[in-house]
Amino acid sequence: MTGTPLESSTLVLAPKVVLHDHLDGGLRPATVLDLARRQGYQDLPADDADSLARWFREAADSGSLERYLETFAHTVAVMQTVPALERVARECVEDLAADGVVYAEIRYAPEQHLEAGLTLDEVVEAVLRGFADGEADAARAGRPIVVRCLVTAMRHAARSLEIAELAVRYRDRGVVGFDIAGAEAGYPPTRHLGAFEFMRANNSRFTIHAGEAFGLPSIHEAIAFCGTDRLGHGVRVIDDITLPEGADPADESFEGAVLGDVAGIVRDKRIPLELCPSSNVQTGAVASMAEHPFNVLARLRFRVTVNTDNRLMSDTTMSREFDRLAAQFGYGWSDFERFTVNAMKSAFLHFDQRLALIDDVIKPGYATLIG
Ligand SMILES: O=c1[nH]cnc2c1ncn2[C@@H]1O[C@H](CO)[C@@H](O)[C@H]1O
Ligand SMILES: [Zn+2]
Repeated sequence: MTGTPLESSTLVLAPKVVLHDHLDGGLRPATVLDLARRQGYQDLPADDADSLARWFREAADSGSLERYLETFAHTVAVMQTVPALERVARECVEDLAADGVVYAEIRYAPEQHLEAGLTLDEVVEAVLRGFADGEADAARAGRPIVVRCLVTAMRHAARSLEIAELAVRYRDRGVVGFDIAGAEAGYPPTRHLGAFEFMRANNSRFTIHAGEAFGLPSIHEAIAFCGTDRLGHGVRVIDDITLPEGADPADESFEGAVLGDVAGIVRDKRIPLELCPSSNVQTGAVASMAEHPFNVLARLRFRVTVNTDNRLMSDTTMSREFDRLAAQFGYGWSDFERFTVNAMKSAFLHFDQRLALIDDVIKPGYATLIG
């Protein structure tokens, strides 16, 4: 594609926006160990930070979403108290700011943090305090970042309406939306229709993990019946696109591509795709980075965004995701600027605040890099 070639080492300087990052998938390995020690949690699979980091990455490299998700038992286990939630949230913001992220929407499932007796509201408030502390630390360090929260309901459970109500209750205190996550096969989005209707009735936004482990029917339901604002992953939308004969995903413009109805509406309505390249390879949603449809979707002008999903499980950062995409598809700064503006436009932040971040932070940041 277009743009000045970039150096991996300068990627951290680029202003970045992440819309899809799980709080319980982004802990520092050393923090997992420390929290486990303090709380007497004895089931960790390793007892030093390097081995634990390796364990998460390797166990998540399973080729199956279900097995990938099993690794969260260990992070969720150590996130059951107010101090633990505050610390994890604060460190998350510090790590994102250090990586050059200027706007982040961080999600987690409050219903998974009630084992030690906290209420849903206590969980949300602890995380929001941690985010606010992290934002203040980052501003003091000269790396300003705006962080907002999405609350997730687990799709195999039955608390989605309650979680949607929680999202609306905290809408003026930093929660900007709602999501459903967890195993996709067998748990279609329409199972949670009441929650999505509640969000829409309250003029509130939501995204749905769809088109990751399960294909087009899940994306279709998320759009047609649930009215989703964005798609978490949505990568399987590629199944509804017929490429011209002999097209090489690395260098074609795909002019003759034919879109089916589902792919067509995703593109026509500019429904943002929260693509998470490394995670998609680990769960087997795509076979390899080379075969990731990111480039096809980008060239066909879908509203693509780059995301981390789970920094711990994928041993990644936004800079690393950019680097992997650049290595695979030859992207330059102007490509990453476009993906970043795409993400900022797709955020659940109010319009005026999105515009201000695009005009005052993102565009000037890339202008400096492009030179
Ligand atoms: O890529 C994903 N697909 C589906 N579910 C996920 C993914 N990553 C994390 N979670 C699930 O979301 C919960 C709340 O953050 C996590 O505990 C995990 O079970
Ligand atoms: Zn996810």
